[in-house]
Amino acid sequence: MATHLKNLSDFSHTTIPSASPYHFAIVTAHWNAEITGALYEGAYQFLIKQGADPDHILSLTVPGSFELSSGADMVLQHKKVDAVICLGCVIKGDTPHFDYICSAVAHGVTNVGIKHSIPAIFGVLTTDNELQAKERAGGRHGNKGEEAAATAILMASLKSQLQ
Ligand SMILES: Nc1c(NC[C@H](O)[C@H](O)[C@H](O)CO)[nH]c(=O)[nH]c1=O
Ligand SMILES: CC(=O)[C@@H](O)COP(=O)(O)O
Repeated sequence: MATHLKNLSDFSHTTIPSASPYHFAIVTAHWNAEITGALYEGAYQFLIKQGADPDHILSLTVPGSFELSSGADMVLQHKKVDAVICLGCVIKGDTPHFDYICSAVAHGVTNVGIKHSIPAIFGVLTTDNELQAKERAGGRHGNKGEEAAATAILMASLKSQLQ
C-alpha cells in the first residue's frame, strides 16, 4: 500500500525545522467532525512540539471541505500568516458528489496558495469509507494532520530561505 511508503509519515522531529519563526492558520472542515477534529489535534500539537507560539496559530472552521478554499482565501486576504493548513475528510457516498468535492478542494487549495504566494497545505482525507479515514487520523496509518503541519513548516522555511 502506498501509505507505508510515504516519507513524511516516517519523519523524525529532528528533520523538520523549528516552527518558532512562523505564523500559521489552520482551516478545518466541520463535516466528519470526529475525523477532522483528530486531524486538527494532530496538526496543532505537531506545530507546538516544533516550537510554534500558540498565539501564532489561527484556527478557523468551515462547514465542509468544499469551503476550505474560500476559508483559506479569506484568511490570506486579512491575516499575515506564513502557511495555511486546510484539513478535511471527504468520504465517498452513493453518487459522484465525492468526485466533485475532492476535485474542487484540491484545485481550490492549490489556486489559493498560488494566488497569495503563501503555502496552502492540502490536508484533506479522500476515502472510500470511514475506516480508511480513522486509520489516517491517528490510526495505523498515522495522522495526516501531523503530516500537513510538517509540510507547512517545511514550506514556510523554504520561502524564508528564498527571500
Ligand atoms: N459529503 C461531504 C461533504 N459535503 C459538503 C460539502 O463539503 C459542502 O459543504 C457542501 O456541498 C456545501 O457547499 N463535505 C466534507 O467535508 N466531507 C464529506 O464527506
Ligand atoms: C462526499 C459526499 O458528499 C457524500 O457524503 C454524499 O453522499 P451521497 O453521494 O450518497 O449523496
